[in-house]
Amino acid sequence: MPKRSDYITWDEYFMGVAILAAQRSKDPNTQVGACIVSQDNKILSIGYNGMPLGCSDDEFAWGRDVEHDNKYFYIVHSELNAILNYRGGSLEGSKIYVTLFPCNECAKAIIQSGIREVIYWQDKYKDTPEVIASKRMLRTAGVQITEYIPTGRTVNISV
Ligand SMILES: Nc1ccn([C@H]2C[C@H](O)[C@@H](COP(=O)(O)O)O2)c(=O)n1
Ligand SMILES: [Zn+2]
Repeated sequence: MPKRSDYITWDEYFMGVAILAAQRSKDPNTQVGACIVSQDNKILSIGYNGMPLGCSDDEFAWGRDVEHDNKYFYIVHSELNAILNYRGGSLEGSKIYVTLFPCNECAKAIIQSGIREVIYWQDKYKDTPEVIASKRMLRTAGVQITEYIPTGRTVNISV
């Protein structure tokens, strides 16, 4: 019997994991997932945007607009969570799949942790200073930036 031919690609697999991780986010507006992968295609870590450990999802603000108490003060971005969730040592030479282009703060953490490639799906904040600065830093530091092109394949997960 021949092997299956309709299996998902590595890129579909890792971006799919990032998309699934994003479903854990409590952010009512934007859910982001990230998946860090080694050079030999092993998943090293996963993250999504959420409140820091011990900071209750029910007590901290999820809104965007209140000047003195909004989610931006508190939320840990998916990429930083994925980096911080890693317990195995060095991320040198790894790549990160992320559902939304990293901001400047995450770019710094990506660069400093030794991640060498960012594969991103959406880029809805591309005209913001944060993302423009992020791209500048990533390019200058020699981190490869790759846009994920959706294949259109539907993967059903029944839970
Ligand atoms: N690359 C990114 C960009 C943003 N996030 C998080 C931060 C917030 O939880 C949310 C953005 O909220 P919005 O301003 O669209 O209401 O996404 C991230 O984790 N990674
Ligand atoms: Zn960020």
